Amino acid sequence: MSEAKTLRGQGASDEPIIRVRGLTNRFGEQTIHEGLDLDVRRGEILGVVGGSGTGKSVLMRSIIGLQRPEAGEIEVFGEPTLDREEDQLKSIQSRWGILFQGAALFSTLTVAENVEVPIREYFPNLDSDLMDEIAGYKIVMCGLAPEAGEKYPSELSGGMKKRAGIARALALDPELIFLDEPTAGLDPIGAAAFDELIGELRDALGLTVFLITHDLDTLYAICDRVAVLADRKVVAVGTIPELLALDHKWIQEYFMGPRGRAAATASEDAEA
Ligand SMILES: Nc1ncnc2c1ncn2[C@@H]1O[C@H](COP(=O)(O)OP(=O)(O)OP(=O)(O)O)[C@@H](O)[C@H]1O
Repeated sequence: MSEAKTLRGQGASDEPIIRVRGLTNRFGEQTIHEGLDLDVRRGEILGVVGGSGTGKSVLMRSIIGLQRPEAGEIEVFGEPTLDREEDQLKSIQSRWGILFQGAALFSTLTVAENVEVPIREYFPNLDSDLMDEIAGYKIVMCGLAPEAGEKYPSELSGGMKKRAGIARALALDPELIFLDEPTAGLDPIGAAAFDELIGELRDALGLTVFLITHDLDTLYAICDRVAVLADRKVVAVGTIPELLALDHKWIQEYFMGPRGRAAATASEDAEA
């Protein structure tokens, strides 16, 4: 059994760390979500899948407060996130980290300076040596060499950029991280190594991970449960075997198509 598998699920509980109810998002005439419900359990890695344009990123943006929904309730850490005072929201936001698509590093800052951005925002008076120390620790924890801290994003490979992005997402020791297509653009070996890193970080730090992905290998390797977006809702959420038992056209095509079957076989081989 792979290391990611043996580590999987430790500490997961039924207590929702994210609770979404009746979420509705529209852009003009286009309805993206209508009455969407979702619970994310503390300690789990939840994969979020769905066809292109089904609103995975809009869902994540709604949860983190970058997209104002038309209707619905969102709670994170047991606290409502909509219609909060700025300082209340900021205090909730300090408890999660985000890796946007493509890592979204500041190109004019070094990796270490990028990791320090959230620290400076929340703790502007922290001693700069201590800030450097924290950044260096996060960088190494994410599998980069200590020297990577001095480099600029343009000097990094795609995989290194994602690791730097994770280091920045972990800067404030979050309980929860949001990852938007973290393995997109990585070669299969780099993607597998990145999956392993996410699994290890979850276990070492007790993180909850909200992970949008198109990568079937990632779902099999590290996700405890998978939420499927279709028809403007989360149509199903469960383990992959639970989803496979459902008579839903998109789910069957996604998991039982050639790529889905190849990922399942690779996962079985890894477990053997
Ligand atoms: N700010 C916006 N203004 C107008 N339309 C938007 C906006 N943001 C997203 N959309 C639309 O909402 C729909 C859902 O977008 P979203 O990025 O959430 O999809 P997705 O499921 O993440 O897709 P993909 O897998 O291709 O990344 C798309 O049709 C998109 O064009």
